Order: sequence, then C-alpha cells, then structure tokens
Amino acid sequence: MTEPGPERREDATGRGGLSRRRMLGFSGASLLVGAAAGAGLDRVASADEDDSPAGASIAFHGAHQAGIATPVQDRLHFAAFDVTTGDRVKLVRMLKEWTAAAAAMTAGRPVGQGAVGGPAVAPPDDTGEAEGLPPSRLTLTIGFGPTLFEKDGKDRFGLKARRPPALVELPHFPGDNLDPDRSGGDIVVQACADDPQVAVHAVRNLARIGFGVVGVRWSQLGFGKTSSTTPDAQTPRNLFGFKDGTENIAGTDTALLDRHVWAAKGDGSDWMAGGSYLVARRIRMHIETWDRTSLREQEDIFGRNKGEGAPAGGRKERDKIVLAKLRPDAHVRLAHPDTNGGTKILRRGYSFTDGSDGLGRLEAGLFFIAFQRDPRTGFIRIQQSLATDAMNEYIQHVGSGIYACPPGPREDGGYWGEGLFA
Ligand SMILES: C=CC1=C(C)c2cc3[nH]c(cc4nc(cc5[nH]c(cc1n2)c(C)c5CCC(=O)O)C(CCC(=O)O)=C4C)c(C)c3C=C
Ligand SMILES: [Fe+2]
Repeated sequence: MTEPGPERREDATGRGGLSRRRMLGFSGASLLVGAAAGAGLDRVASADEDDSPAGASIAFHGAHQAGIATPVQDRLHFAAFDVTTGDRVKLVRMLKEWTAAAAAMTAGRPVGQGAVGGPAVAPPDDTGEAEGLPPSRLTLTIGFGPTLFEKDGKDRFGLKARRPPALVELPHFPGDNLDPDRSGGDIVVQACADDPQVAVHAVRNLARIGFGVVGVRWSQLGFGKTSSTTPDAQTPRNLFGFKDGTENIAGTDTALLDRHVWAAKGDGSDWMAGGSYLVARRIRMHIETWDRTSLREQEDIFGRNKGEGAPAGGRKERDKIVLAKLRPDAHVRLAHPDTNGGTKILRRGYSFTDGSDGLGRLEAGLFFIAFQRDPRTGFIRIQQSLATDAMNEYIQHVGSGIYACPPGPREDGGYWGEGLFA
C-alpha cells in the first residue's frame, strides 16, 4: 500500500474530507487549534468543512510527532504491539504502510481505497467504522520499546547498537504490582481523538495492516483527559475529583519543551533528535476508599484544594506554590521540580474504568502518560521521590511501559522510525 498523492486524497475520501493542502487554502476557515502554534508552527491544525473544532485535523508530519505537545483530545486508545516476525524487511514495510495509513486517517480520510472503494472480491482497505466522521483532531504517535532492540538476549532486527541510552528499563518502584500482560510491548501507538470511535478505528486499522508482522499485546481505552497542554483552557479533573495538569508543560512553551521534552542531537542517539520518551503507567485508583476520606485529608494529600485547585495557603489555581506550606508527604511537594533537581515532565494521561474488580469495586484509575527528554532524570527521578507520597495508600501501579518516540515523519515520503532503520 502506498500513500495516495494529494489529488487522489481528495478523490479517495468520498466524504468531503479536504486534503491538508486545500484546507490550508480554505480562507477564513482554517484555525489554529489551541496551542498548536507552540508545538511548532509547522503543526498548524486546520478546520474541516464545518469549521468546528470537532471537525478539525492536526497535522501529522513535522519535526515532532503530533500527540505530544499538541492540544490534548478527549479520548485515548493506547495499544502495545509485539512484533511476531523476525524479518526486518517486513517490519520496515509495515512501518511505511502504517505511516501512510496514519497520514490518511489523521486527515480524516480512509485508509487506501476506503471501506467500499476497492474491488468487491478483496477485503476493504479500511474497516469502515469512521466513515462519515470528521478527523476529530486524531493524532497517532508511535514509540519503540526496549524489546524491539533486544529481546531474550537476541538482536532480532539488528537494532541493538542503535538503542538510545535513555531507553532504560524502568526500575522496580516501591508498591509496584505490575501485570506483565499489561506492560511492555515492542511498539506502541497512542491514538488520541475527540471521538472514541475515531481513535479505536485508527488502532484497529493499524492492527489489521500489521497482521503477520505484529500482534496486539495489550491496549487501554481512556476518557477524561487528566492533563492539558493548553493552560488557558479549563484544567480537567481526575477521578479523585481534583484539577490535574495545572503545572504541566504548555504546548506553546518552546523553551521548556526543548529543555525537558524533545531529545536533541548529542543526547546519545542522533536518530531520536526531535523525538521524546514516553512512560506509561496504568495506575489503579481505590476510589471507594478515597470517597470515605475527609475533604481536609484529601486536600492535604495533594497540597491543593479541591474546588479551585489552589496550592495550600493560596486562593487561586495559579497562585505560587510555597512548598514549605505543604505536608512533607504531599503529592505536589514530592513531584515538584524543586524537590527533583529542577526536572519537569509533560503529562498527558487519561482516566479509565474497566468494569469491576470482582470484589464490588470499580476497576478505575489513571492511565498515566508522560513525555520527557530523558526518563532517567524525568519520570524515574520523580517516581522515586513519590515513594513517600501520602497518595500511595489510595493507588497502585499495575501496568508499565517505556518507549522511544522518534521525531515526526517527513512530509516528502518519510516514515515512522526512518532514522532508526537508516
Ligand atoms: C512520576 C510522576 C507522577 C505520577 C506517577 C503521578 C500520579 C498521579 N498524580 C495525580 C494527581 C495530581 N498530580 C498533580 C501534580 C503533579 N504530578 C506529577 C507527577 C506524577 N503524578 C507532577 C510532576 C506534578 C506537578 C507538580 C508541580 O510542579 O507542582 C496534581 C496537582 C495539579 C497539577 O499540577 O497537575 C494532581 C491533582 C494522581 C491522581 C496520580 C495517580 C493516580
Ligand atoms: Fe501527579
């Protein structure tokens, strides 16, 4: 399967999806979605025909992958894949096909000839459930796990020497109760969109394209973003009812992004320059116990109040935090840059509920996602500080993964991970 050219793209949609080229020329209708400008002005988002944010698309190509510093959408489908072939050529071919499909789907177009446009004697190129839906700001972000570089002592794809030094195995943290069936994976795809059907459709099509090369190891649906990269927007709340993401890195803050999020040449792996490292943690939240905890205790545990999200001693959400006014075991005090050598991470997590745990409790929590330039000084450093977090009584980390997310694919025929396989 090859990426259709811009002209064919318009024909192939069959549902009025405008090509990126046409959308940019759509005078008065193109809009910048939230902080897209800060994610690099190359990443301009454009309005769909109806000119509503719900119909907007976010540019797929660029110096950085979309889905990191771009505005956070409402829904998540995160999928970890294991590579089931030992054939490097097949793997690269699939990554090229994935890139073409991802470019189409993020622009609101179907994969290949679509769900009904191809020959009747063959399975359709696209599974069809996003037919008629707008792009919904879909972003697809790929990452490579440590096992892609070496698994059980085997260098399956000749990539061992190309493993970035920052792509370490995460150490065991106190309280971890990790399920191997919800952890790891050779390749991950983070699909975010404002419509869950659009996110699930994207992952499903990639899985279909990858048949015989990859298999889904585990996946996670998320709703209710728990962080934002757009500080001007209302801060979302997590399942404990607290505003979450107040002190996140803004997608417009290029200085902070360059310092804390984007890998750079000279960091130890040149093919990762412009990329970032993703740490995912499935964190179970014992909401029933939390709901029996007094408001004062809840607020002391975070070091912020529940209504406004103001730091202890302050009145407004954005008031300056005075760490000395927080309990020594308060979450915000322990996670704060001043407690961790100045480190910052870009959080992009989602809430989840997955039925019940069989003991009369909701299986609910936070699917924590953080992007950083180096997990050793980012997530690992902060998580080690959180060993004494008062919140630990109410949460448990049950799934985990770390992945190297390469830079964004070039518009002129580049593909996901091109630098790694060069
Ligand atoms: C290792 C990193 C972090 C984990 C794991 C984590 C889990 C976690 N956090 C909340 C809720 C909140 N976190 C808040 C702030 C905050 N959390 C981290 C890191 C981790 N959190 C950081 C770096 C920060 C910012 C600290 C600062 O600079 O002030 C807040 C306060 C509001 C905010 O700034 O976002 C809340 C609320 C939960 C529920 C959770 C696990 C389930
Ligand atoms: Fe936190």
